[in-house]
Parts: sequence; C-alpha cells; structure tokens
Amino acid sequence: MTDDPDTDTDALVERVRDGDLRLHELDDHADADAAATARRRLVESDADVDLETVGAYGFPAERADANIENMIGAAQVPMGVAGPVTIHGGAVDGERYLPMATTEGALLASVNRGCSVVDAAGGATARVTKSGMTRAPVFRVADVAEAEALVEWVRGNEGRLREAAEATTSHGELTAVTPYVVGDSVFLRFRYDTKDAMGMNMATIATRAAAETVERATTASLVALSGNLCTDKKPAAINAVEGRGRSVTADVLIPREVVEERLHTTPEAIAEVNTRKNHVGSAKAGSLGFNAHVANVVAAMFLATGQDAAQVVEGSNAITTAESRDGGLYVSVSLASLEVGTVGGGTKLPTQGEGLDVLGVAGGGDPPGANADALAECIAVGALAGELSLLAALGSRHLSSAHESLGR
Ligand SMILES: CC(C)(COP(=O)([O-])OP(=O)([O-])OC[C@H]1O[C@@H](n2cnc3c(N)ncnc32)[C@H](O)[C@@H]1OP(=O)([O-])[O-])[C@@H](O)C(=O)NCCC(=O)NCCSC(=O)C[C@@](C)(O)CC(=O)[O-]
Ligand SMILES: NC(=O)C1=CN([C@@H]2O[C@H](COP(=O)(O)OP(=O)(O)OC[C@H]3O[C@@H](n4cnc5c(N)ncnc54)[C@H](OP(=O)(O)O)[C@@H]3O)[C@@H](O)[C@H]2O)C=CC1
Repeated sequence: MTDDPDTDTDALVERVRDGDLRLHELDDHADADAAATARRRLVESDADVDLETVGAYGFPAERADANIENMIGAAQVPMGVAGPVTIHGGAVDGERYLPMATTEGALLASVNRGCSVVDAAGGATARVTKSGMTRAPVFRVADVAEAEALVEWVRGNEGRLREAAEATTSHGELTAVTPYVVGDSVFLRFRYDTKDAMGMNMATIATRAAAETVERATTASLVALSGNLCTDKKPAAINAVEGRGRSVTADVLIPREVVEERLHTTPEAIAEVNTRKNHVGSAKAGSLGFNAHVANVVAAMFLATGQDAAQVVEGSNAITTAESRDGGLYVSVSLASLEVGTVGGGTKLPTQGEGLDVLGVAGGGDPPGANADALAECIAVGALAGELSLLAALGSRHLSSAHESLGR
C-alpha cells in the first residue's frame, strides 16, 4: 500500500475487478473508511450512479464494524425532536425532548402537538409492567410420549438450564422456560432478564448453551435454535399476550378545555373515533394492533436511538384506549412487546448514541435495566402523544389537510 489514499483505493478497486479480492474482503486490506470508499466506487461505476451523499457520513467507518458488512456509506434519515414532554415514569421522571428520525412529513408536528397537550395536562404517567427477552428453540423427539418426558425433564431441571445459560453472560438472567408441544416437535421458550441490552444476541448465545445441556441429558435433538415461537420480527399473538422485551403503558387525563382549544374537538369525539376505528375496525380487520399509528413513533424513535428497526413489527403490538372521564379525556396506550436497549447493537453508533443522550439514557443504567426501562417509558409517552394527536385530527377531520400542507 502507498501513502496516497486515492491510489490505495484505486488499487483496491482494481484487485476486486481482477477477481483477486471479493467485496467483503476489502476490510482485510485497508482501513474501514478506505474499504467503504473502494466498494462505493465499484458500485458507482457498475451501476452508473453517483453516491456522493451516501459517502458523506459523519463518523469513522470502523465504529460500525459490529453493525454492518460491505459498508459503502450511510443512509441519512432526518432527525427532529418532539416536546419537551413531562414524564412521570417508574424509571424516568421529568421533562424530555423525544428524538425521532423519519421521512414522513406531519409526523413530528403531530407528536409535538400531542406532547404539548400532555404537558398542558400535567404530564403523562408511564410504567414498565413486564420485562423479558425470549428465544424458543425447536427440538425433535420420537413421539408424543417422548415429548411429555422432555417437558417433565425441563420442569425438573430448570436449575441446570439456568446454570448453563447464565455461564455465557455476566448480565443476563434466565427467568423462565416454557415448553410447548406440537406432535413430535417440542419448543422451549426461554425468557431472560437482559437488563439494559435489547438482548437478542445475549439470549441466543445463552439459549445455545442451555440447548446443548438438553441434548446431552435427553433424547431430544435440536432442529433450530430459533423455532419461531420466540417470536422475533414477525407479527405474532404470543407477543401481544405474553409480552416480549418491555411491556409498557402510558396514560394521561386531559381537561376538556385543553382538548377543545388545542385539539379542536371534544373528549366524546376522540373516544368515539378510538372505539370505532382502533377497536371495532381493528377487530374486523383481524389486526394485532388496536391502535392508530404507534408504529410511527416506535420506528422514528428506534431509528434515532439505534434500536433494531425490524422489531418495529413487535413494537406496534399496542392497544389504545380513550374515554370521556370527569368531563375530560382519559387516554392510554399499552405496548405489549417493545424490544429496546441502551447498550449493544446499534446503540454504540455515534449518532444513535447522541439520540440516547437527548433522553439521558445512554449506556448501562443504575441499577442495570433502569436505562432500558426509561427508554421504553419515553417511547410509550411519544406513542401516547401521537395517538392523541392523530385521533383528534380524525375527529376534527383534519388528517388529509394536515398531510396536504406538511407532507407534500
Ligand atoms: C399537523 C397538526 C399537528 C396540525 O394541528 P393544528 O392544531 O392545526 O396545528 P397548530 O398550527 O394550531 O399547532 C398546534 C401544535 O401542533 C404542533 N405543530 C404544528 N405544526 C408544527 C410544525 N410544523 N412543527 C412542529 N410542531 C408543530 C405544535 O405543538 C403546535 O403548538 P405550538 O407549539 O404552536 O403552541 C394536526 O393536524 C395533526 O396532528 N394531524 C395528524 C397528523 C398525523 O398524526 N400524522 C401521522 C401519520 S398518519 C399515518 O402514517 C398513519 C395512518 C393515518 O395511516 C394510520 C391510520 O390508519 O390511522
Ligand atoms: N442473534 C440473533 O438471533 C439476533 C440478533 N439481533 C441483533 O442483536 C443485537 C442486540 O443484541 P444484544 O444482546 O442486546 O446486544 P450485544 O450483542 O451488543 O450485547 C450486549 C452486551 O452488553 C453487555 N452489557 C454491558 N452492560 C450491560 C448492561 N447494563 N445490561 C445488559 N448488558 C450489558 C452484556 O454482556 P454480557 O452478556 O457479557 O454480560 C451484553 O451481552 C442487535 O444488533 C440486533 O440487531 C437481532 C435479532 C436476532
């Protein structure tokens, strides 16, 4: 290699063209930024495109080593804030700006309006009511009699499984193993307290150790470490019922005059929209989400804070309630399976770390788990604000005009 970075990159590009190197082998021959530049140049010339903006990322590429392969740059999503909003949580207390990254015009304005309404009502209450990341391997057994024997063995040996699983992590704790039998397939749904980590790598590594213990002690044979009963990154009723990650709820009681002045409608109209749309409409559609657009806030705050974007699927598992109470409006939102972490995964990236800093929840909490609980509560309050504002816009027939003026 020479000292001239352009020559270096040109030489790397040529070696890939000559078949001497594969795209993903570039990192073995150059630093992460030079490897990304070489790959970008190859794609630019092969696809006849200009990737100047993709290449204008604002952090050293090596910071993303554990997050991406074949890196060519970064997809930049605009980030804004809603709030500040006052949160009376179990793990967070006080005013917070909510960082959100999105391309949907009107979304931030909507959540911002919801936050201002929540604040005018004295803030929202939020609590994490259940916590646990799951991984459910599937085992093959000979028949139903062997399936029952495996279930019995698991019930009598949870201690051994816990010992094997917890030997792989200094933070994770195995809290439950729930067996499910389908003919000659046995699923063991392992649940872990993963503290401040979202925990999918941690739970997967720990479960592999536990599965090896099962195989050594029984006739069962592991077919797949993930048997889809976990359930990760797919819509699934088990997550809505049993929870996965954090189950978190937020609510607020808003005086009538605030609803009328700031939301241009009434508590009764919002409650009716919520019942007919979020409950009756969702039931008729066979939906798992009995809400309006919780996914919008979950996705935008996931992108801003380095969460796994594919888990927005589970994050949208939420029920919104609204009723006219004491002359005002009571609104709640309950997210059954919000999978969040403040350490590990994408949280280590510089922009995403700054997003967590805005909320004051970056890194490990004291006690461990407290920061991830706080993040879950912030997202729940953002979701509450979003539900409130959209339900009001529907009640006052402002949805399409809002998107006409802000989103096009
Ligand atoms: C757009 C508004 C907020 C206007 O609402 P408005 O009440 O006419 O606006 P306003 O100008 O009177 O301002 C009220 C407050 O809104 C906020 N606000 C207002 N404008 C801005 C702005 N530019 N930037 C930041 N914040 C803004 C701000 O808090 C402001 O208070 P202020 O600070 O001025 O005292 C309202 O009509 C609204 O919320 N509409 C709903 C839009 C929405 O929720 N879209 C979400 C996406 S829809 C979707 O993706 C899912 C869907 C719909 O398909 C799901 C389903 O099936 O239901
Ligand atoms: N493997 C899979 O099947 C899947 C992986 N993923 C990916 O997994 C990643 C997330 O996995 P995750 O396990 O959260 O992250 P990491 O794999 O980045 O691991 C995080 C580690 O941080 C350590 N740690 C330090 N401080 C704390 C603390 N306060 N609380 C908890 N842990 C702490 C733990 O180490 P120790 O355990 O040694 O204590 C923990 O295992 C994401 O990148 C996601 O995209 C997503 C879906 C599936």
